[in-house]
Amino acid sequence: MDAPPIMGNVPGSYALGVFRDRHPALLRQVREALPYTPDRHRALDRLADEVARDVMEPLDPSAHDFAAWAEWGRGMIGRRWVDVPFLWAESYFYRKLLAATGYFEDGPWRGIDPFGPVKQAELGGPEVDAELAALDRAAASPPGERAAGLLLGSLWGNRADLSFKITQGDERERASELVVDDSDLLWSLVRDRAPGRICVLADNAGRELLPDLLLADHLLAEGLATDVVLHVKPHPYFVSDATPADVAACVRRLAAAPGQAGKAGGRLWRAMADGRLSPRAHPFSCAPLPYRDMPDDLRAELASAALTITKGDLNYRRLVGDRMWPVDTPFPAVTAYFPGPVAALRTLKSDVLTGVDAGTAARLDATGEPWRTSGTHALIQVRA
Ligand SMILES: O=P(O)(O)OC[C@@]1(O)O[C@H](CO)[C@@H](O)[C@@H]1O
Repeated sequence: MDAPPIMGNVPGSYALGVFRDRHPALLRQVREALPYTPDRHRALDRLADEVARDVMEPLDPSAHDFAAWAEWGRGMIGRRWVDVPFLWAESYFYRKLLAATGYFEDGPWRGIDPFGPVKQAELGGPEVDAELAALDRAAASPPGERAAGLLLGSLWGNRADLSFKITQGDERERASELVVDDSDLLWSLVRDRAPGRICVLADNAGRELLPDLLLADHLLAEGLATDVVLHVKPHPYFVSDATPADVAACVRRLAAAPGQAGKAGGRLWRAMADGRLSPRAHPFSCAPLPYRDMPDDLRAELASAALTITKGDLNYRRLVGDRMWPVDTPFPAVTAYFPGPVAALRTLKSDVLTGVDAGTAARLDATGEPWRTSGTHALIQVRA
């Protein structure tokens, strides 16, 4: 069972817009975010040119991961960005962006997150204060309602995706309806297997990672999880994807907050210290491949989990394969390869979709709104 991979070379497609509009805009944004030196400006010029000429050039042979990309990119390098699978080409763009900013090279820019300034601005912003203060009001709610609120907070936190805001703005309305809501199944799975390990394949830092951490705190504090393993990216990726530095920044932000948020932050700090909350930065988390191709060590870790929760659009693309599935293709069928129970929490920001009944899709199509790509709709899907 397979469907054609999503490619950027389809006129009018969402993916084509990413290559034509988002990547050039992102290059401009990165250039302005930090006081880069002439060598970095020249490298960013070269990448902008490569994007404009629409031919993917190889990495420098001295790059630490040159061999890995040569292998992953067999038959792809040298072609047009839009003529290879969208998932692959987009991932390669972010790798090349780090090359241009000197992230992996000896020199003053090594390890400097080119997206650091936008991430820091978001984390320090007033919206975060307001979102954290809401926890004080929720504290008085019945436990079931509070848990449901934390799950929805983590789900809708996925709208806070800084790469998406580059071309979409921030005016999207939150739809009242989830296109799939398997949350009852999710909670019954967690309870039936409690206390077990919960793995979270995290997505964005800041306003998404904070509610993810609050959900992790709930699972630990309620005895629903023995431990939570939080998979983040080993290096900056897709603008706002969380790295270990972002985990540390978010736990610090929580711990410094007043009220319930601060209490959760204190518990999370202790959970980090005693190993009940473990960040991981597996190299595969930044690979341009679907989870079906995960390496054995990652497979073994996810197999040890009572449940793996994948966050966000990109993880969903990697989970089901970034393919043009008929929308009613069953989610359990496309995730059957996954080494254990898996739940996807995702706002819809790209074309791939499974497990939605054809009637719902037809009704939403009839609105004429780009509901599959605009981040206004969301889903909670579970394979037990
Ligand atoms: O994984 P996330 O943060 O939810 O979304 C990442 C994203 O914005 O980037 C891609 C386009 O650049 C799309 O797959 C998706 O919309």
